[in-house]
Amino acid sequence: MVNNILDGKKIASSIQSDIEQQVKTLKQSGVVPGLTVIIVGDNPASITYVTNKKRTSERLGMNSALLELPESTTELELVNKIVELNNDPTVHGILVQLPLPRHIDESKIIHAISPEKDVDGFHPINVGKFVIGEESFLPCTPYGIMEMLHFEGIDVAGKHVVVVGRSNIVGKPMGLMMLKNNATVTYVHSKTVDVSSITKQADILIVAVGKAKFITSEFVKDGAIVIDVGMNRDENGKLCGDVDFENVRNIASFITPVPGGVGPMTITMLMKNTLESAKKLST
Ligand SMILES: Nc1nc(=O)c2c([nH]1)NC[C@@H]1CN(c3ccc(C(=O)N[C@@H](CCC(=O)O)C(=O)O)cc3)C=[N+]21
Repeated sequence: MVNNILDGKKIASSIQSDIEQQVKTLKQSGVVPGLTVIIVGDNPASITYVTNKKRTSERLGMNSALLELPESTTELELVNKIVELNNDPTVHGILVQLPLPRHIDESKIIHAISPEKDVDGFHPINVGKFVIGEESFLPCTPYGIMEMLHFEGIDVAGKHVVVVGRSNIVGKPMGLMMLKNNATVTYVHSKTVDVSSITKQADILIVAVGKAKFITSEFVKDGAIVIDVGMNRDENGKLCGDVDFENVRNIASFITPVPGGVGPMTITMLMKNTLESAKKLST
């Protein structure tokens, strides 16, 4: 069988080597990139992810802190913590792991993070800048997907990109990034009539809906590039994406696996944003 797998893990590791070098260089001028990740509560999946982020940033030579706050933390306590980090010159990136407990207003928390340290690219200032084409932090998952395609020499200009899902952190910015790179973009979502008739037109299909194996071969055009953002558990508790991988890989020209696809690219872009933030804030 042909190897049509887009190996996010391999690409991530290559980009990380480059980041590691740049961290070394920056350190020679006395600046160590610092990332602080805050997690509230003890959702096991979230803890795995944030531990991963901490490990990666340490491996690349950055300063890394993981703040584990109890489920009972109030909105005000969390905001105060963020303000403290906003004012800490050794911290260049702040990430508050989502989702937050229900008693905390996510939007309020995102607003509290200094846009200059918002390495997730979720603050409205960064979102607004991005939409009108000004320089800003880009949200890590769609950014990672763009970098992965770029690394593989895939040009999106003129391609029909169909994005399944319209969340603020993945789907919506994904479509806008594709648009900026001259793709023709269609969004498909929960209210779309006849989803498969539209996804079947995609040259590049990007799926971020959080439904295990939602996309089967009936949704995909022969030779399409399929990018799977999903992180689900299947009926056996095994990690799987939003795409039925074994079924779709036979007709796709390229496909990302889960795990080992988009996930490692997301973490890598977080590192890249933190490095860039350290460079900017130290000059
Ligand atoms: N403020 C905020 N920023 C985020 O970027 C953010 C967040 N909140 N909340 C949760 C989601 C999820 N997310 C993942 C990143 C990498 C992997 C990843 O590397 N996954 C590995 C597998 C990990 C495993 O084995 O469980 C892979 O796909 O190969 C997964 C999930 C970032 N998120």
